[in-house]
Amino acid sequence: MTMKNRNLPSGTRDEFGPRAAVKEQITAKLLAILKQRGFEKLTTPILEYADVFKPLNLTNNRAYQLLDEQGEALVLRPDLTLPVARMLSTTGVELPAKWYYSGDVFRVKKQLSGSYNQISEAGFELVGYGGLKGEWESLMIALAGCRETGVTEMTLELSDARFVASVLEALPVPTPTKQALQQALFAKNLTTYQQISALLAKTPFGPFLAEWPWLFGEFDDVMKVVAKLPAIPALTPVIDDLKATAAFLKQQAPSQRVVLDLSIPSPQRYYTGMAFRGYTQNASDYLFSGGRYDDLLKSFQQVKEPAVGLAFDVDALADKVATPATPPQTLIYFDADQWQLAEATLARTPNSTLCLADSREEAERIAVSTAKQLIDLTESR
Ligand SMILES: N[C@@H](Cc1c[nH]c[nH+]1)C(=O)O
Repeated sequence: MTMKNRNLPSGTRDEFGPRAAVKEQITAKLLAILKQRGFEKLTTPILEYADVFKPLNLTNNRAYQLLDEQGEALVLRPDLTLPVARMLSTTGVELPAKWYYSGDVFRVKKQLSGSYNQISEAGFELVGYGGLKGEWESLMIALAGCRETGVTEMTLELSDARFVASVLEALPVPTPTKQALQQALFAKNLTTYQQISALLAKTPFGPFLAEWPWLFGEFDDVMKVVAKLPAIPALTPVIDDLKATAAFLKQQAPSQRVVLDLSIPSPQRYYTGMAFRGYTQNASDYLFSGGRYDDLLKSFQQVKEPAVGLAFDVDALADKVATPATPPQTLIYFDADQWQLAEATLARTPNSTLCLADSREEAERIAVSTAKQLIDLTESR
């Protein structure tokens, strides 16, 4: 076996310098927004029992596994929403509640995929709110978060977990056929999709089914295709919510581009309603992702509790945001017995740092190589 003591596990990285600074700044700005809106901080462990993450779609989010001292299966958390649900079911916190958090999640990605396995998130959960105000507060925070961290161009993508399910439910075919159609739709397997949908070509669903695999794009264009569907009672509230949300966004953020995708699986398997993601051109990772999950609490306890939340991907935001120019630092050189004076100088000199070198020559060398200005307190003795 070769020693790996100088290597990093695949998909991980060390962060220092401008990138570390930018991520810290972004996180601070996001958390400030959440604090300012009255959310409370919640911290959960990085390690959890594997069972906590059962409701996740594990093909996309395979977790790092390890064993505790009893041989029980633990994982490094691949998601931050499930720990919140787990915590709410075991601690008698008063609902409704607004929680915010920040921390890293760990997901095993395909080797050589170029993506990282440790992602820094900052997010929130609104628990106990069943109405559209929950979605809208989430969207307002998503927009504020992007704006305040300096993202200049972002497309907001809306979807709804209820849409595909309600349409399939209404189709006059047996359940296995519905399942096969859904699978072909999600996999964009057009040959299979067309074979199955051909069975329904002569029904009132025909015109809609012919366009369903391409049902994404500008909000109004997608809604025109949805209008070709025959009346499906279960779909009315879904369409009404989406339309009301698009109108809300038009009012709150008139220049925000909003697209709608009704041909995809929900971003998380635990979503039960509207979902939202933000993306930018030429980037594969979403800047934020969130949605409503009214049934998740039920998988931890007997009581159902409506909830909606969202997480920002701090790494994706850091990739997008320009690295701010750092003003040059001042280096304070002093003798060890001048510590008090050095401390006072440090306190009143913005952007300064103590020079811990033992000689003036060494101090000068550091100042030159790091482009810092030098203050020498030993000169005035
Ligand atoms: N945990 C979700 C985001 C989210 C937070 N709350 C609801 N959804 C994700 O990582 O995609």
